[in-house]
Amino acid sequence: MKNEFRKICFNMNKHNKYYYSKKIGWQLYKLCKHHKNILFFIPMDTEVDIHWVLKKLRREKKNIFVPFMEDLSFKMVKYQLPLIKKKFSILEPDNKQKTRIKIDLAIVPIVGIDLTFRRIGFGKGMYDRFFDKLGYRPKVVFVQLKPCFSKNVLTQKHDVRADEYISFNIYKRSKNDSFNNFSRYDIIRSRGIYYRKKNGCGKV
Ligand SMILES: Nc1nc2c(c(=O)[nH]1)N(C=O)[C@@H](CNc1ccc(C(=O)N[C@@H](CCC(=O)O)C(=O)O)cc1)CN2
Ligand SMILES: Nc1ncnc2c1ncn2[C@@H]1O[C@H](COP(=O)(O)OP(=O)(O)OP(=O)(O)O)[C@@H](O)[C@H]1O
Repeated sequence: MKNEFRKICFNMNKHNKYYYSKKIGWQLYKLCKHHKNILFFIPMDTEVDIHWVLKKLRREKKNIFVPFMEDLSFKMVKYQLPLIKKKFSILEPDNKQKTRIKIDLAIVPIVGIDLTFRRIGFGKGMYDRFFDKLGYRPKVVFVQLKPCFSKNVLTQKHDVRADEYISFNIYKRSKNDSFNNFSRYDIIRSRGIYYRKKNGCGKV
């Protein structure tokens, strides 16, 4: 089930990436105004392109951290240039020094999300292990280029759960809600987005 859904999300068209990324990037930027120490990520080709947000926040003296892969998980290192291409073609800073600063916000890229607000990723459990080891829970915000959610429960308890979810024209808070209930406030401007009946894969 999980793998099938993952495939559906992967195969969604990625047209208009630049436009989508710009809009989502602004949402993320606004969100970061209230936070100082933030775990971000360096986007892969299939993800929201937020390089400009990273640079802008760094100029504004925020402490920005990104994943640095280590075995089956990753540590947090300070975001700084140059970036070097690593496993899975992921870019990472050269700096290998793990930070001791406590983050108050984590922006997490996802492949998909299910009814319980939990993450479907690449299937390696890296973010799950990372949050397990962290020992505290920052605010967790999932981000995705095009919405891809399942109306079924596909995840387990160990999967990372979001407090908020951001995608193109969608901003959703988890609270006690499930991902199934959309109010008109969640869909900021739904024109052009169509949700399939079975799985909620946004089509534009
Ligand atoms: N930008 C970004 N950085 C991240 C993650 C992420 O999801 N996004 N991670 C989150 O855990 C970690 C890296 N985890 C990964 C685990 C597996 C694959 C992987 O299997 N990649 C496939 C290609 C997938 C595709 O695009 O079709 C491969 O290279 O074969 C990639 C990343 C840490 N850094
Ligand atoms: N905290 C953990 N400690 C040990 N193993 C874990 C932990 N979290 C997840 N795993 C294992 O990692 C594997 C992948 O997990 P899962 O299928 O949930 O990945 P995913 O959430 O889809 O992808 P990812 O987190 O890599 O983006 C599973 O075999 C799972 O048992």
